[in-house]
Amino acid sequence: MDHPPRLSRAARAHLPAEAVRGLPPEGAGVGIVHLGPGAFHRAHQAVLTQEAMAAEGGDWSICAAAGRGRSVVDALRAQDGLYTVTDRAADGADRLRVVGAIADTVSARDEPERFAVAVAASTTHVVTLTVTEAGYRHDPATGRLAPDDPETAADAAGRPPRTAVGQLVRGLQVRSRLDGPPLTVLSCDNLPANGRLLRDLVESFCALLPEREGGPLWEWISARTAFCGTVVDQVVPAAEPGDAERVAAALGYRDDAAVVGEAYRSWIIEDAFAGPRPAWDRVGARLVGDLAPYETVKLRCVNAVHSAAAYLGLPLGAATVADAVGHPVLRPFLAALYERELAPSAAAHGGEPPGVEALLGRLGNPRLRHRLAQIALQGAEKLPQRLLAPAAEHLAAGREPRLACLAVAAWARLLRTPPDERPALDPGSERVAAGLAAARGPREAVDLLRGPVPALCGGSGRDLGDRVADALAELEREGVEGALRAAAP
Ligand SMILES: NC(=O)c1ccc[n+]([C@@H]2O[C@H](COP(=O)([O-])OP(=O)(O)OC[C@H]3O[C@@H](n4cnc5c(N)ncnc54)[C@H](O)[C@@H]3O)[C@@H](O)[C@H]2O)c1
Ligand SMILES: O=P(O)(O)OC[C@@H](O)[C@@H](O)[C@H](O)[C@H](O)CO
Repeated sequence: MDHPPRLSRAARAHLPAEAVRGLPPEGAGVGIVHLGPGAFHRAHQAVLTQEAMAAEGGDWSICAAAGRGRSVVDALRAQDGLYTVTDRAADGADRLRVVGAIADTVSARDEPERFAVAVAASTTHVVTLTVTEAGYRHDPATGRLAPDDPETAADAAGRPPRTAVGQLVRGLQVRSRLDGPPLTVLSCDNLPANGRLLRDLVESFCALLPEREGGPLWEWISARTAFCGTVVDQVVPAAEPGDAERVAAALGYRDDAAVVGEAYRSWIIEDAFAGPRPAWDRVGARLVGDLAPYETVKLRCVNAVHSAAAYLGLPLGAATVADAVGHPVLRPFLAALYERELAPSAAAHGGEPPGVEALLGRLGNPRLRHRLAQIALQGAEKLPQRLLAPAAEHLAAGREPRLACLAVAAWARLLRTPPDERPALDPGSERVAAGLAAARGPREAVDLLRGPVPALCGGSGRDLGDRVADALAELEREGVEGALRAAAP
């Protein structure tokens, strides 16, 4: 089809019944503002929200707010908020559905007042975020906003806000002026204690405001806003060229906001809402009192295996997670890392890690092109909770975290690789890379990563940094394949 029309409300009547089953009725009001409507939000929370509205009704449509760019907003606006999600199972089945949970869009960067008004609306009961780990602009060691961050400082000085926390606080400020009803804020990023973290960041942002403004504002926010943690799980790779055309071939309409993800979706939410919420619990989400056991399984099992696959797979020529998990030398290493070090560490925190074959089977879904270069981004923000924390606990218990150290060393090795011989990394990692290139060793890299990771020392007095340095030397000496074979024959 040469020029298929764009998906739109007018197209709805012409779409196959199974693709539009469950679309919310037109006119369902907005009850949620979501900051960061990337691929993950569109495939996960928006789908579950649509299902919750189908199960129980309610004005729970989403106002999707892009914090930095506006390409998603423009794509969604051109399609009346409609887009498609393809659930792609490893066994060959695809389920394509049209999602209509997004009823409004706003560019928080270009239309800051409209964004703040959306957060402040008395009909908004929940604000959710997926802005990536780096989007929190925090110092992991303190759990507060990174000191001396010029972007945060500029937001606090009163420019139209550009950081996620600055944008959220501006919205809360307008809500406080209207003395709006209680609000629940849910962080859906892969960060430890993400609800508590976001609360602390909002508090530290208020502390940067002039005292007569920031003090009363925080007092109002802390009394009227619940910051609940969540643990989200679904593999949703970045869109691929050709996705829009694939949808056009299936539906006869082009979709420039199409997303593809695995069929598995999990959402665990801390049950401390300040007000009403969608019936997410009726469509598979779990509301729990204590998130910690779920969080350790997610970060130390799923995400840690992803990061290890990325840093060790890229130098082996793997491009996707499926390539890495299917690699004859890397797969046994990942299995051993998981079974010997990662899963036991999550179990020690009360988690119930999946079996190794189930996990590798899921992540290795050969029908998803989940690029390792995407996962390799923001390593400085990701590795402490994924690999260093379990390794430190292993060490403190008198065991050698050899495999986790090899994975962290592979990150340091990637950063030491000349930029034209490795994928482009994010600015945070490039800063660490520059430090390493300036002859700082992996010990310093581990110090930079440490963040809140406690107890880096083992009984021998040689700490995790020493071990990562040893592992890096081994990688250089033996090559990646040789080191992996030696560690997990
Ligand atoms: N994609 C997945 O499989 C998946 C699974 C579980 C959790 N997540 C979480 O969701 C996050 C986003 O994933 P995605 O697939 O939607 O990515 P994406 O690249 O499609 O979207 C990222 C969103 O975050 C915003 N963003 C990026 N950097 C930012 C910054 N520094 N400040 C403010 N906003 C910023 C972008 O504007 C965009 O809206 C991940 O980082 C992770 O924390 C993703
Ligand atoms: O940017 P990240 O590393 O937080 O996310 C990359 C992948 O690990 C992530 O996308 C996983 O697919 C996801 O966390 C699985 O639930």
